[in-house]
Amino acid sequence: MRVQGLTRTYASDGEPVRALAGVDAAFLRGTFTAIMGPSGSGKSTLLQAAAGLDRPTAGSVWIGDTELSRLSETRLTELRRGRIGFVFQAFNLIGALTVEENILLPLRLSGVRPDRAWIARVVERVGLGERLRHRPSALSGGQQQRVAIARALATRPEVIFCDEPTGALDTTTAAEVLALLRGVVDEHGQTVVMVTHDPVAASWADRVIVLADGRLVHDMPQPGAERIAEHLAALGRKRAVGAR
Ligand SMILES: Nc1ncnc2c1ncn2[C@@H]1O[C@H](COP(=O)(O)OP(=O)(O)OP(=O)(O)O)[C@@H](O)[C@H]1O
Repeated sequence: MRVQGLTRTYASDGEPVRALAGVDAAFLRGTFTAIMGPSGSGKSTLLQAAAGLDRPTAGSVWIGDTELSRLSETRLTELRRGRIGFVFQAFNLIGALTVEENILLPLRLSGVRPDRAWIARVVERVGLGERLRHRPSALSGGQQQRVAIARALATRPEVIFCDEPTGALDTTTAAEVLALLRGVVDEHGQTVVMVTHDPVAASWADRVIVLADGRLVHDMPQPGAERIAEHLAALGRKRAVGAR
């Protein structure tokens, strides 16, 4: 997956807001990337555009050989359902459906017959075999996020985008969810792109990219939590000085 010259300007009542100001980045198959940066730096906007949930003002997004901006709404919806998985901070499971029905929902929506062997592997991977008939409300936060990850994996997507997947979880549960994401990258060759504010969460990734004011300002291979925290603190200081 790659983005080129990605620009997104939001028209608002006053001055237009430039959330992304020309971002170039490539995310190789089978890698785990964390996207970090101060609040308002454009992380969610980047994720939404890369996942085809939002159309950029300029620039392009490629998933393999497909350029998203060239697709009609119908084709874009098909691509999102089949080739992209999404995991949100708030789990976004359907309360009226069982765990199994939630996991199979993307396949049902695209009218695709589930690959039973793959689904069984996914369920085993997320460790929810005993819970398939439960409703999400009967599960802990960490278990619910594991269901959301299984749902994202159900279609065997080319890339999974995660927006603060551990933001609502305690440290131990967060580590379990991150270990799961790490496992799907290492063992299934999945590509994961994750927005996070947490340097410890980011340290599970192969690479950390940092945005500031809609631009990519750091691109670090396996920096470790301390170095990430130092970079973020330095950015915070720079912004504080700039705001004075
Ligand atoms: N729908 C919108 N309309 C207008 N401005 C928006 C909209 N969505 C985002 N923005 C603005 O675009 C900029 C980038 O927002 P974005 O949500 O991508 O940042 P972020 O890095 O994900 O922030 P956070 O860490 O707080 O979630 C911000 O200035 C934000 O106010």
